[in-house]
Order: sequence, then C-alpha cells, then structure tokens
Amino acid sequence: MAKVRIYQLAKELGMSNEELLEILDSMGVEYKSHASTLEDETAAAVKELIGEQRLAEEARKAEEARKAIPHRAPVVVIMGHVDHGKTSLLDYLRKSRIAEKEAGGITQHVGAFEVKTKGGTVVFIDTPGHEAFTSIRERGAKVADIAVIVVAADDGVMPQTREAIAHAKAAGAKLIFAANKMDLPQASLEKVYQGLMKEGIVPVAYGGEAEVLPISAKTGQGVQDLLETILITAELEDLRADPNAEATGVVLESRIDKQAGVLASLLVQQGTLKVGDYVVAGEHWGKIRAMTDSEGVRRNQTGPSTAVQVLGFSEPPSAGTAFEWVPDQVAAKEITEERRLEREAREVAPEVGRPRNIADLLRQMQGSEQKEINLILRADTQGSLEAIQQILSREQSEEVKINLLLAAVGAPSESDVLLASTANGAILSFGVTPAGSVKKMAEQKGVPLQSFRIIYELIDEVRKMVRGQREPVYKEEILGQAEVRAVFKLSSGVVAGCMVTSGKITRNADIRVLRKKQEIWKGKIHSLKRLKDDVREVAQGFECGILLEGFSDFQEGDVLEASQRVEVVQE
Ligand SMILES: Nc1nc2c(ncn2[C@@H]2O[C@H](COP(=O)(O)OP(=O)(O)OP(=O)(O)O)[C@@H](O)[C@H]2O)c(=O)[nH]1
Repeated sequence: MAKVRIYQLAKELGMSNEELLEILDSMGVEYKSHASTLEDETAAAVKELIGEQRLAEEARKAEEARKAIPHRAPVVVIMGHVDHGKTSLLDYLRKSRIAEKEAGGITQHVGAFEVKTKGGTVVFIDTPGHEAFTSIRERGAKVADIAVIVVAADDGVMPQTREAIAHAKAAGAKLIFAANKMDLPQASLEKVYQGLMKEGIVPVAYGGEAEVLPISAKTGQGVQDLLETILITAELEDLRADPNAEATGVVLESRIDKQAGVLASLLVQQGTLKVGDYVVAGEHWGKIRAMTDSEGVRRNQTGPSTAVQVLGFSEPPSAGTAFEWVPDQVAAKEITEERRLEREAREVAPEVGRPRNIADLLRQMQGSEQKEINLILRADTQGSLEAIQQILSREQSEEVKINLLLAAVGAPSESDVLLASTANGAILSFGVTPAGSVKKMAEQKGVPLQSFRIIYELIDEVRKMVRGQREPVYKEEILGQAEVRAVFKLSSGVVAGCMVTSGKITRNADIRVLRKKQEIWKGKIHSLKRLKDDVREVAQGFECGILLEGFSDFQEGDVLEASQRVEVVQE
C-alpha cells in the first residue's frame, strides 16, 4: 500500500493540515512538513484517534440535544390480582383530583387522567388490568412508564399478582408495589413482603430495591407517599418528550357515539397534537375536528403525556394501536391503504418467519452473544412447578440463559400467549391442557406452546434446546394439486392455465411437475395469478395461471403438485 502524505490524510479525514499536524505533535510523531509521508501504523493510529474523538463528540452532542428536550409526566398503569383494589385506587386518585378543583367540575372519560401534586403531574391510565396493557405492548407501543402493582395486604401475593409482575416486566415498565387495604385489622405488610420475596422481589425494607408502599384506597392513607414514589422513580428514569416533534402516541380507547360519531381517546407521547391535524392509527385515519381533555375542556392542542378524546376518525381505531401525525389527507389515505393491503397479504400468506417452537426461537437468536429463552411455565401444582423451576435453573449454560417470564399454576391462558408474543417467548405446560382457544391464539401469533405429561420430557426438551443438540428435521407436506388445462405463450413466459383439483396451491410452495405420474421437473413458482391479480394462494375448484421458475415445456394434462417443508416436532 502506498504511504500516505500528511496533506492527503488531512483531506481524507476532512480536516486542515494544521489541525492534523497538531494531532501528530500531540502523538509525538516526527515530520518535516505537511508533505511528509506517514508510516502505515501511524496513519492507522491517527484515524483511530480521530474516529474516537468524533464518536465522543457525537455522543456529547446527542446528550446535549436530549437534555434540551423538556421532561414529561410519567404514565402509570395500575395492575394486580382481582379484588385487590385497582379500581378503588383509581377512584380515590380521580376523586382527590376533582376535590382539588372547584366542586362540580365535570370530568370526561378520555382513557387517562392527570393527578397534579406539588412534586409534579402523574398520568394514570384509566383502565386497570394487564391484558389490555399487554395487548397494547404487543402491538409495539409502549404506553406505561411505571406499573403500580396493587397487592391486598390481607390476601398477599396471588396468581394474578404474579401475572401482573410478569406482564409489567415484559413491557419494560418500572414496578412499584402498593400494599393495599392497610385499614383492615387483618392487613399484614409483612405478608406482602414475604410473598414478593418468594417471587424474587426484595422490598427496600429488606435491603432490596423494590418500593412497597402501604396504602388504603378506602381511606387514602399512604396514597400521597405512593404518588411521591412514582415521581421519584420517574425522575430517575429521566422521561423526556419533545413538544415540537410530530405528534405520536397510542389509542387508549375508541367507540361510536350515536350522536357524536367516532370518539377515540389518544395518549400523546411525543409532540403536540392540534385540531386540524391528520393522524393515522393502524388502518384508520382521521382529521382531528375537536379535542376534549379529562376535565371536559375543549382544547386546540395538547402536548406529551396528555390524553384527549378526539372527534374525526371515520371508523374507530383499535385500542392499543400507535397513532402518528401525517401531513395531509393524501398521506393518510395512502398509508392506511398500504397497511390494509399488507394485512390482507399476510392473512393469505402462510406464516413465515415466525418462530414455531423453541428451536426456532434459538435459531432466530443465532449470532447474538448470549441467547436467552423467554419461557412461561404452567403446571398443575405448586409442587411440580417448583420442581421444574429448580431443574431448569441447572440447565442454563454460559451461552443460553433461561428467563422465566412467569411460572404459575393453572392452564396457559390467552394472556400468557400475549405475554409470550410480546417477549418473543415460548409456553411450556405440564399436567395441564390449554383450552382450544388458547392453542388457536398461540398458533395465530406464532407462539410456541408445548404440553407435557412427564416432567422429564419437558426438561429434556429444554435441555436439548439449550445444548443445541437438536437439529430440525423436516418432512414434506403435500398442499394440493392442479391440472394443466391450457398453455399460454406470453411475452413474460409460458403460463400454465390450471384448475386446482385438490387442496391448494400457494405462491411459496415447492412445485413438482408430473407427467403420467412421473416427475419431470421440480422447483419454485415465479408467479401465481387469478384472473389478472397476483395472489398468495388458490384453493380447490378455482382456475389460476402459473409461471414456473425455469420450466415452460407444459402439456395439457400435466399435474402440478404443491408441497412445503414443515418441521417435524420430535418427541
Ligand atoms: N377495607 C378496604 N377495602 C378496600 C380497599 N380497596 C378496595 N377495597 C374493597 O375491595 C373490593 C375490591 O376492590 P376493587 O377496587 O373493585 O378491586 P379491583 O382490583 O379493581 O377488582 P377487579 O376490578 O374485580 O379486578 C371492594 O369491595 C372494595 O371496596 C381498601 O383500601 N380498604
């Protein structure tokens, strides 16, 4: 390699000769002038140094830019076991907020409400429960920064408390615990502490990091402390949002009102939403005609960490969908139309790319340094659950970590599927059978769900995965057959006009051409059309045009057999 002269390197690095000479001086490199040549190693060292300096400068600028963005209020969701007091806590917070205002203030249900304290504002999502929350998360939007997990202090940690913890963690929310019903004589903070410790959560009182606040949603005792803890947690999280950015956020709720039309509650997370703006949410769009805040006040605009009810969507967007600002109606229509078409294509396409069992999950992680299997474990009894957990913890290896999202007694539920889908995890059940609806949902979402009757078979499965002993085995599955009824020679190639005589022909299938039952060619489809349209599949009884990749010598009466490779689930 030709040696580089100082002025050449300066040019390459986009700096002046003087600047580069200064750097060379600081490195102790000797030279005569800017025309002197540099050793290869010296040039490489200079480049590395400059690269590092530039990276540091970029990081500093990025941090400066971030700091210039104002803080925003934390958004909090309340979760917990049934009857532990989620609704009561929300009611208390809502009432205390109204009491601070003039009596008689009309509140408006907009999906979230603000509680203002001396230390700052906290936004609470109006609906308790983790399913809704996780389905929002599953759609890719993050709605809550903090989850308050309510645990009734007379009852202690219960199955849904565990689920709530798992869901909140999977969603990346910070957890704060509220030991509720402390007004009851049988309430025991100690019981809540013990229950949490069993889940591996160590309360501050025991030297750990988990904030556990004793409260009563009935009397209001401790609620102020809870609010303060939320604000402190939020401060540590350093939550910021740019009010000048294009508005984005999440649809919290939507419904059709007989008089007003479509009402949607939106949580603005970034930017400022204004009356007159166009927004898209999933496959729906709207022009914001009016906005009302939680106090029932008409607004012309609203900034980050606020919820408003808006008028202007022509159809209700689904709760949990992210929304975003778009410049005009043309963009709104085009984007929503594109999304609709994409969904339709997905619906007819066979599920590809989605993991179907743990081996697939692991393969997807190939390349990452430490693989982590996210598992949900369901078992018939606490005893078997603990036994499985203990053995599993020994099965982890340097490369593969087993991360138990949730270990609970009872059959896998739809909420488990949501959780697994969000966290890209798998569900293993022992001695319990998932309901048909749960299996179906798992299938739809591509969540691996496997049931076992013998503990060691379950362990064996995980062990094989962890040790990577299991190579996938495929078998061929025949999808269907089509008969060639006519041959068309077009400029694009020779198209076989076919009738699907059994099953279906899919666009991605492997094709075998059979003539008098003998295979004469094997390969892939180049295009599959019904009438003039490209389609993903054609079912029995329908005609279609098939162009193959590399075969054109069709004869009437040839049979095209479609098949696909499926992984054999090994026992
Ligand atoms: N004594 C006492 N009772 C409470 C307290 N908080 C809630 N309760 C009572 O506990 C019961 C359940 O409270 P909810 O607020 O409905 O509980 P939840 O968690 O929202 O219940 P679900 O919505 O069914 O999951 C109600 O009868 C409440 O009155 C409290 O702090 N003290």
